[in-house]
Amino acid sequence: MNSELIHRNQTTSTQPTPTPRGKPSNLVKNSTAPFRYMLQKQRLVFVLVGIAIAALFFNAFPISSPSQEPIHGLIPDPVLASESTHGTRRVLYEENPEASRRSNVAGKVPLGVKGKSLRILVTGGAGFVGSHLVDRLIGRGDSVIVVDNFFTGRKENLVHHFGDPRFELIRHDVVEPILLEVDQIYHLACPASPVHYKFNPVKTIKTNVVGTLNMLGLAKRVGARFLLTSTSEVYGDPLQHPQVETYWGNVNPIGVRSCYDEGKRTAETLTMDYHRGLGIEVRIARIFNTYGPRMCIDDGRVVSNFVAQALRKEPLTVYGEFTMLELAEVVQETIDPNAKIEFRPNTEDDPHKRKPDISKAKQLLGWEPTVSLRKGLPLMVSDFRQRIFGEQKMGGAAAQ
Ligand SMILES: O=c1ccn([C@@H]2O[C@H](COP(=O)(O)OP(=O)(O)O[C@H]3OC[C@@H](O)[C@H](O)[C@H]3O)[C@@H](O)[C@H]2O)c(=O)[nH]1
Repeated sequence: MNSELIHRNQTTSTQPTPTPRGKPSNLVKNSTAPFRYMLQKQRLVFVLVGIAIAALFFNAFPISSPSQEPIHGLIPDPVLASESTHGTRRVLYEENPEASRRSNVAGKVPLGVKGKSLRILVTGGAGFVGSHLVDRLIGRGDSVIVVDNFFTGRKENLVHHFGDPRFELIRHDVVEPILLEVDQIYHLACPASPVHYKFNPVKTIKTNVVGTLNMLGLAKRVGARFLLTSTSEVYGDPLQHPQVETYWGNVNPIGVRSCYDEGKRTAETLTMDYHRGLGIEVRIARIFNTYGPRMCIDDGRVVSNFVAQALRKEPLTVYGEFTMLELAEVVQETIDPNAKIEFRPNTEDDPHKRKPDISKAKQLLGWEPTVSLRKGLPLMVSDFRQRIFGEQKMGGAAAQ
């Protein structure tokens, strides 16, 4: 090759090979030689093309590092939610959403397509918790498919997304299989309040077992990451207080609540077996008693009951050993100081006390409640007020 570079190298050689244009001594002296060399024969163009090809290659096949996902590496540890908030949850992996996206898409989004949004399935997305999750996912730029049978979910919770091309809603019951091409699955579909899940217990356990199997099967087939929303009810009537994730619980397997308690425990088992046996990437979140706007008005759970009762001028029903008396008093303060309190016998198998130990969630996810009861309750009250009295208002009647 007739290259000046070769000549320069030859200056250090003990046995220089003569070349037709060999002038090594001049080249060493001339500090502009490398630039002249680059500019000759369109070499600069080739260098630039080379850089472009290398950049494309490394973009298309990024080197994944486990340190990108310190939290995910520790999952699947169950994560607890607190009983006193529905507020914004801070999750560390969201601080680096791009890293999170690239490292878990499992083939659904081509890895080289930078910034492409995820397609996410939310089962039970028309419900109270599900619809808030959908807001969050759409808000961060993802596409969402909601699957809901509307047993407890309501279209009204999602109506603000209708017409958005990134949003799709399918009326479907998860006990029947469905094939959807998605990157992630948030599996929330199941009635969560005791009055609803006890209404048809066989359907409840079927939803938890067959529905979860179907969604895990889908996750396996399309290579999606899977999250199961479990419940504090997996601890039954706990003998350990507060409850840590490693506690195995104290559940009555043949009681009136077991369709839900044991159903969710089985759903957790299936989730972990799909993870261990088939390598599905999974999460389990054990959600405690939660409240907020969009809850079913006649949901039957304690906060929604007290709020609806106080607004309707009915007595607040405190069951059992008066553990909810303090909550009833806060509801009185917030809505109606003259609201009456009525004591009723406890329902069967009602847990005596439950409280999550959230130290692990704090440490690993940076999550902790951010909305106090006295701040959160008014948000729910104004939502309930509007839904209970809204129609009367529109008809011109005095609502409150
Ligand atoms: O009107 C009421 C309703 C409920 N309660 C009491 O309030 C406490 C909480 O009961 P809820 O019916 O609100 O619900 P639970 O806490 O038993 O479970 C519910 O919330 C936690 C989730 O994990 C579960 O999925 C869900 O079933 C119980 O001690 C119950 O006896 C009342 O005192 N008055």
